[in-house]
Amino acid sequence: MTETDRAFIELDGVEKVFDVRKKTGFMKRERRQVRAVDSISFRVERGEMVGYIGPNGAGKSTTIKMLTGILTPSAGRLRVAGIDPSRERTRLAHRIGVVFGQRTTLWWDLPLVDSYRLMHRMYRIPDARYRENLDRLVELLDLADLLDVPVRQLSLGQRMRGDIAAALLHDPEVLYLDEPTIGLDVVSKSKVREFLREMNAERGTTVLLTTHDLQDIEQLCKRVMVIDHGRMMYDGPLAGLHEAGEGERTLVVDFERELPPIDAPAPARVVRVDGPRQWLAFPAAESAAPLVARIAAEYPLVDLSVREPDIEAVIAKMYEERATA
Ligand SMILES: Nc1ncnc2c1ncn2[C@@H]1O[C@H](COP(=O)(O)OP(=O)(O)OP(=O)(O)O)[C@@H](O)[C@H]1O
Repeated sequence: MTETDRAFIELDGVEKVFDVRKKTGFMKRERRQVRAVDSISFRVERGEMVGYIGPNGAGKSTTIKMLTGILTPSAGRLRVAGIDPSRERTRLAHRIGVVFGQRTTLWWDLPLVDSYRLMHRMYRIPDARYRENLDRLVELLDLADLLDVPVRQLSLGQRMRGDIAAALLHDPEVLYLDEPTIGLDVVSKSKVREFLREMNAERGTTVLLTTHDLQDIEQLCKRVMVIDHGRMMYDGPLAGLHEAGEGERTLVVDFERELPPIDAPAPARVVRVDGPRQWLAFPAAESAAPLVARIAAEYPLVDLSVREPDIEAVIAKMYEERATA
């Protein structure tokens, strides 16, 4: 196996600049450049499942569009499976699968199975392989009863499972998922996540996952990349993200009765009071035990729980620290 084989996705100093013309008055237009992706470099190995996150407008979709060949980078080098996506978009299409949570690649008026038949022909999937893949995906994604239903009649969760199957019929080596659980209920979310985990473990499919649902990342990805204003802010293990943001944990305590905010030992502090319940923030790296012991000794404690910092709060803190650095 060569180096290129292992690093399945490779970006070196990739940039994308859009020319935007804005109407500023009668017959007057202002030209402006938007640097959507600003000198991004990363490598994704075969079989990795990586989260690609950041706030709205950070540059995530632009990156995915360059990886599929829809957009051409303004500068830098980009390869997927050794292929330059914008030069050989059709050849690459046979090796990648894409799922956009907010829009479907299925034919709206046709029964689900007809969309699959069309993809069979479009991707020129050999008959035996098509049948084998379809059977497997129908079973794993629980689609048997839905195959003859027109796509417009499917629920969002059913349609999403249908879309994931469509993206995988041609056995792609890499799957780009853009918000795959958006708008799904808890049961559908966990079905989709479970399927992705199994697919990655059994077939070694490389996955790049863009999402605003941080549970997707927590449950699926060991590695996460954070992008903001087109720049890479963090690339590493999920656990390290908490440290990078120096997140806080929260101790939620229930007292026998309503109390004024308790006098917590610093650096812990009360951040919220609601009836007999109080929320105390304390540094994530510290043990909760001394704090709990102290409160239990001094106050009429009934119950307590510790909440881990959520990644969104950690990322927000990272931004704050960068902005003030
Ligand atoms: N075709 C385009 N022409 C001009 N500007 C664009 C174009 N596409 C994206 N942009 C701009 O580039 C920046 C990055 O957009 P992008 O869609 O990649 O962000 P994103 O991280 O995917 O955001 P979201 O989470 O909202 O989908 C934004 O400022 C956006 O307005």
